[in-house]
Amino acid sequence: MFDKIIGFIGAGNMGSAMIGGILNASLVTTGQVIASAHSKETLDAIHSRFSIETTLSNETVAERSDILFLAVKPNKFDEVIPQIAPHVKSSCIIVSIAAGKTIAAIEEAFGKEIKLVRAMPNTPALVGEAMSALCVNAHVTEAELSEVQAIFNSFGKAEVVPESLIDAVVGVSGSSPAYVYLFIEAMADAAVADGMPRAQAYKFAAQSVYGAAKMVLETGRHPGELKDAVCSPGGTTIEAVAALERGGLRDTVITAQRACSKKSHDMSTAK
Ligand SMILES: NC(=O)C1=CN([C@@H]2O[C@H](COP(=O)(O)OP(=O)(O)OC[C@H]3O[C@@H](n4cnc5c(N)ncnc54)[C@H](OP(=O)(O)O)[C@@H]3O)[C@@H](O)[C@H]2O)C=CC1
Ligand SMILES: O=C(O)[C@@H]1CCC=N1
Repeated sequence: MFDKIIGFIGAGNMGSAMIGGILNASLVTTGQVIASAHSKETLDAIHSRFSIETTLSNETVAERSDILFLAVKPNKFDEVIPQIAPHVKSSCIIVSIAAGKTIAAIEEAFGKEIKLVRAMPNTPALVGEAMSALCVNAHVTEAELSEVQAIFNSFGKAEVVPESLIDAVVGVSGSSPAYVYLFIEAMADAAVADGMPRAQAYKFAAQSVYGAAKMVLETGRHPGELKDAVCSPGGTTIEAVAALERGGLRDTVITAQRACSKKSHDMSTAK
C-alpha cells in the first residue's frame, strides 16, 4: 500500500476515471486522495461517488500532494499553473495528462525546478484496463518513475516512451477508445437491424471486441492470421471483410488516427 497523498486538479472524464481506477485497485485509501475542480457540483458528485476529500481550492490540493495530477483541459494550464506553482512541494511529482502540453512548456510555465511526468492515459482506467504512456523530465529519479508507473499500472498497463512518441500515443490509445465505441455502436446497430434487442446487441458487440483484443494480446499471433482463422472459405466472414475493404476501413482508420496525432502535435507547437 502506498503511503503518499495523491492529488487531482480536475476531476472530469479522465480525472474521475483515474481516481476510480486507483481506488478500485486499493492502491491507496480514500483518505489519501484529494481532488479539486471548477464547480461544486462536480466535487459533490465526486465526493459521493468515491468518498474522497474534495475542495474548490487548487492551492490546497497542490500543498497537500506528494503526487499531483494535472487533469484539466490543456487550455486551463495558463490559469492553473501560476495559481499552484508557489504551493507545490519541492519533492512533489507532478503528472500532466494533457494532450499537446510538452515537458518543456510545462517546466517553463512553473518557472522553477519541478519533478515532471508527462503521461497519456485513457478512460478505460475506470475499469482497470487503461493503456498509458509516460515520459519524464531530468529531475525524476528511477525510483520516482517506478512509483508513478505503479499508479498507472494499478488501473491498466503503462509503458515509458520517449516524448517524441507521445503524439502517436494520443492517436493509438489516448483517443482510440472513441473510435472503438463507434465501431461497437455500428456493430450493434447492424444487429438491431437484424432484429436483436438493443441491450443484447451492445453486449454481443462489446464482448466480441474485448475477446478479439484479448486474442491479440494473449496469443501473440498476428492480427491478420487471427482474421484468417475466422474467415471460412466461401463462408460468412469473408463477405463482411470484403465489404469493409470496399468501404476503405483500414485507410479510414489510418487517416483518422493520423489526423488525431497531427492535432496533438499542432497543439504542442501552437502559441
Ligand atoms: N478524456 C479522455 O479520454 C482523455 C483526456 N486526457 C486529458 O485529460 C485532461 C482532462 O480531460 P477530460 O477529463 O476529458 O476533461 P473534462 O472537461 O471532463 O474535465 C476537466 C476537469 O477540469 C476541471 N476544471 C476546469 N477548470 C478548472 C480550474 N480552473 N481549476 C480546477 N479544475 C478545473 C473541470 O471542473 P468542472 O467539472 O467543475 O467543470 C473538470 O472536472 C485534458 O488535458 C485531456 O487532454 C488524456 C487522456 C484521455
Ligand atoms: O480529445 C482529447 O483532446 C483528449 C486527449 C486524448 C483523449 N481525449
